[in-house]
Amino acid sequence: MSRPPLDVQIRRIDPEVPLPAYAQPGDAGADIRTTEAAELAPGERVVLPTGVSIALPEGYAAFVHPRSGLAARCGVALVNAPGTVDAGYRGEIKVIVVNLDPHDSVRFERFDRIAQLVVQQVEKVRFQEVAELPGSVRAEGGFGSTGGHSAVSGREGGNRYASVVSDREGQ
Ligand SMILES: O=c1ccn([C@H]2C[C@H](O)[C@@H](COP(=O)(O)OP(=O)(O)OP(=O)(O)O)O2)c(=O)[nH]1
Ligand SMILES: [Mg+2]
Repeated sequence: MSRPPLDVQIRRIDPEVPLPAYAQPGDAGADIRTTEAAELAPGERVVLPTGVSIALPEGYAAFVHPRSGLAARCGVALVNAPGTVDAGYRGEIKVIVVNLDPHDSVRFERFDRIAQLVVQQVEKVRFQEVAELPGSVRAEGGFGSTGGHSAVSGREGGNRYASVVSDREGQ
């Protein structure tokens, strides 16, 4: 038996916007819509309003995921995918869209479905500082350590990636 759905309070900021909805019964994501029309040139990004705000129970978060159809057909991605909507956030949910197509503009009409909201339970952790972490098979291997990245091998020899990683250390 599947669990009953979680009730989540939602407020319409735009009175005409259809509520987020699952397109099919087994879907993980409920489609959300833009309340503003927009046209994005190649490479352009925009923050689109969805006309809704929600109140998630403590211990949950909603993740703003891209729609694969828009990605495959038009090259549309979410800059921060997946966006995180915190349980305490009461503002309008927004979607940061980018047109990754190198040639064509993409146009959204009012109430087009632009993303999908996946609601999940999330753990709250207490970070406990230690001098040494327990061992593991992977140890410190990452960033392609298991191989199979021939598609990006041209960049692996350069130092661009290494400097990006080291810039972030200590922050
Ligand atoms: O795609 C997104 C991502 C975030 N948010 C809203 C809900 C979230 O709770 C809030 C803050 O998001 P996040 O923590 O990712 O952004 P931040 O840059 O860390 O901002 P803040 O300092 O407000 O936490 O913005 C959205 O509406 N859409
Ligand atoms: Mg934050």
